[in-house]
Amino acid sequence: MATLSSNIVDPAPLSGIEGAKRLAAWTAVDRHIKPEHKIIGIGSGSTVPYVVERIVAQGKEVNKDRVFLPTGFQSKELIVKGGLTLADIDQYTELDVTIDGADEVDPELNCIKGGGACQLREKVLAEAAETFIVVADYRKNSHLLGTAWKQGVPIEVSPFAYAPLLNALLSPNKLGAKSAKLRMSPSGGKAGPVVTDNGNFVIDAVFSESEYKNPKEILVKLKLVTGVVEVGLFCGMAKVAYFGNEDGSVTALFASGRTELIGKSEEILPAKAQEN
Ligand SMILES: O=C(CO)[C@H](O)[C@H](O)COP(=O)(O)O
Repeated sequence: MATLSSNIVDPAPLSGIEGAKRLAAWTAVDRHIKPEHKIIGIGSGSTVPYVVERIVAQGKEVNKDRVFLPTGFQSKELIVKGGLTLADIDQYTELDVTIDGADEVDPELNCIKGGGACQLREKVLAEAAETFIVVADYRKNSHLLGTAWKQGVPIEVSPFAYAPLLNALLSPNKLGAKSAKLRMSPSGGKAGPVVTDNGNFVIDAVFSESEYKNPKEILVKLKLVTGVVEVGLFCGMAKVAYFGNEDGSVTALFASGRTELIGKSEEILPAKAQEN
């Protein structure tokens, strides 16, 4: 590890998937977290630590009058451990920028999110932000939802309503999912279902290819079911999605439909970090 200044550390280079995640995250921070941005939403997942890493590397001076809103327990820890100022949506209802990961993104920037069961808070902070940016590795860049992320659309549901929702999902004449199951804690974790930061359960529901072509229709029909708290389909929300590629480049997909290939440039080298 090289030290760039007294408080900026240039982390060791990463390769493979982790390197791709970091490239996407750093590119997004360099392009969208500017000194004038003061209220920033931090998403959840394994790509987001690189977002925080890059924000911290911008230096104490620029970060001292910023606040950071977390989308869950994990991002709260990242903010606190990064020495950044934690805040909540009750205090700041309008954010400048939110950056978050995604499980899968289609060419129209519709996203499946909620692999980490944080989709409710993630969507609140995405919606409240002037700019919502997605960061991911190349595996998430997909031509059609449901092809790369096969475990289904995460649906946060009130525990009281999970059984009727599951039944409706599995009934061909109701919600007609191909499959649906209550997400359980992994072995070695708590016995029983995954419980979200909001005390709810998660059902993962797989839909047919024809349905994934219209993710907004899936979203609307699920949100009309009583007991559904939030659906991990983010449609028409992201301004840009950055995907780190295996070769060290980054693909940017814009909501306008434009695609940009960002080469291995100085733009994403650690030395570009702002020093105090
Ligand atoms: O939606 C999420 C959590 O609810 C995450 O953003 C999503 O699962 C992506 O995570 P990762 O960066 O680990 O691929």
